[in-house]
Amino acid sequence: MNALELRDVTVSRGAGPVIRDVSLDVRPGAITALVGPNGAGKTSLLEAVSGVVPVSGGSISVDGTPITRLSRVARSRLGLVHIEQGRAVFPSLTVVENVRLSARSSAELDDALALFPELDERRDSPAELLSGGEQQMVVLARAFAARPAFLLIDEMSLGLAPVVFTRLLPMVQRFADQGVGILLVEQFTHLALGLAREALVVASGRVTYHGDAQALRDSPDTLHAAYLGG
Ligand SMILES: Nc1ncnc2c1ncn2[C@@H]1O[C@H](COP(=O)(O)OP(=O)(O)OP(=O)(O)O)[C@@H](O)[C@H]1O
Repeated sequence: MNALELRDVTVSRGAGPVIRDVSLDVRPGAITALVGPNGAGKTSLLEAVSGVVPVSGGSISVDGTPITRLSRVARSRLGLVHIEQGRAVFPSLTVVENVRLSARSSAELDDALALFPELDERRDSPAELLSGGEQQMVVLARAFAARPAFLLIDEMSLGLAPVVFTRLLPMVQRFADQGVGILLVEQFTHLALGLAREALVVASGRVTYHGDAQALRDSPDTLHAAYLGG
């Protein structure tokens, strides 16, 4: 099947498991939101998918290929791209130079930049002179230039005002419209649920809700209960 598939994934760090038995599918063109309280294990789960940390149980596959034992580089060759927390631009490189780092051709560079007309006038500015929101656009453009099949996005909104983050969301939707499957970890729960088709709530390492994102958004009681542990 064409999907990023997690089956009964358990991740251990330090004293013990921080993620237990998580199963989910991300299909091409779909956005799945992963929300939950601080320390629930969301970042650890994304890190296990991209290979930053090993899994201690369960399996992960991309389009039917098991990846659990592959290196980060091998996973990225299968189209798995991870945008980690913290807007990692190369500050002294220009916008174009930052995006070019992950493009294999000038066509890939142009396609990625074309998605972000907001960056047009800043193409030759060093990334360090850009606002936080613009830097996050550069990070997104660089991820897109790598032609991901599946994109893991961790707290893209960190340090951004909600109004700035709201401008970035349509760009995530555009990735999905082009067939990229997206697993979106986000602290602005309602904005993430508004974008996603499917949602999971993780609390204390366990899935406490797995279902329709809109239904969760429309039911504050369900959301509250899931955050408290289901
Ligand atoms: N490098 C590490 N070594 C040991 N424990 C860690 C490490 N990173 C995270 N943890 C622990 O793993 C648990 C899950 O943390 P994680 O960052 O995955 O959660 P999160 O849901 O992403 O939280 P937040 O929303 O605050 O980023 C926490 O108890 C945290 O203290």
